[in-house]
Amino acid sequence: MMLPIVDFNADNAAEEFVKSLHETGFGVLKNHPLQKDMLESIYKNWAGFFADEKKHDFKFNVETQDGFFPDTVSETAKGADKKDIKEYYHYYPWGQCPEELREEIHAYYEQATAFASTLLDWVEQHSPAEVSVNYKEALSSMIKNSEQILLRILHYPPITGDEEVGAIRAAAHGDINLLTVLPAANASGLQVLKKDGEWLDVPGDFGCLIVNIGDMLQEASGGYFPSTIHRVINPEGADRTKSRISLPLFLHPRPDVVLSDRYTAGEYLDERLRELGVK
Ligand SMILES: O=C(O)CCC(=O)C(=O)O
Ligand SMILES: [Fe+2]
Repeated sequence: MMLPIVDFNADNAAEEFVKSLHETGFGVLKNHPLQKDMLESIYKNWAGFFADEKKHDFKFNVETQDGFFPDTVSETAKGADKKDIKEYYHYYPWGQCPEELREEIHAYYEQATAFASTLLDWVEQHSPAEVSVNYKEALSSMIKNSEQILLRILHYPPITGDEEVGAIRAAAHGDINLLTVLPAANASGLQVLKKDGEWLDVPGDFGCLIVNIGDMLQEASGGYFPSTIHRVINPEGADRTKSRISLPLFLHPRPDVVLSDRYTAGEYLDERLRELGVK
């Protein structure tokens, strides 16, 4: 398994991208339309947010899941026994947000969601007929007017040596949603699990966009699109003193969307959040 980098502007981009999603659960795009200077500015401004103790004024709301998740609560991946070494913020347009950061993060949220909708159309167009016949509605329509689409701003602090033995930045996990849209972070570390059990580095050049399948699209496609396990490993050497910021957008359908004969999106999410210990 390899992760090919697909040029968003190439004639066969959609086909190649969806082929990569089917074969690996991941697709990597270059020359995508999400602006680099905007991303750089978001990374810088949110590094400032995480460095300021005022972040605790925005502590997450357990019922609605918006706001700041400190490292003392942050997730323990399904099946893992150590907490991840990370803190993060969940941005929803209806949720809490520091006023000085709202305009920029909201603009990104809107752009990235619109772009993601195009990617869902690509997935739909290039799904084999025997797969797409089981989609209960168009994939891009599943996220239309969804209030559950989640933009997560993640901060992985520098490694101090006081971490629990065996803890890593993000333990091996699959994402819950339909698709995740992840601009390359400001540092490496993301890896995907190959079918042979080996870990593979995800291309992390700034300017690449990484897209991966989540469990809900795996469910809706009857497994044709695999939700591939991934993780973020700790840096080595001089990079241990650097923090890492990343910005995944998790495409969550409206709760009433029927994913399969077994689940609506709402039922599916509830079950998974309980397993993560955050609900
Ligand atoms: O930080 C990253 O690069 C990936 C984060 C991730 O996989 C997640 O939050 O689900
Ligand atoms: Fe993930």
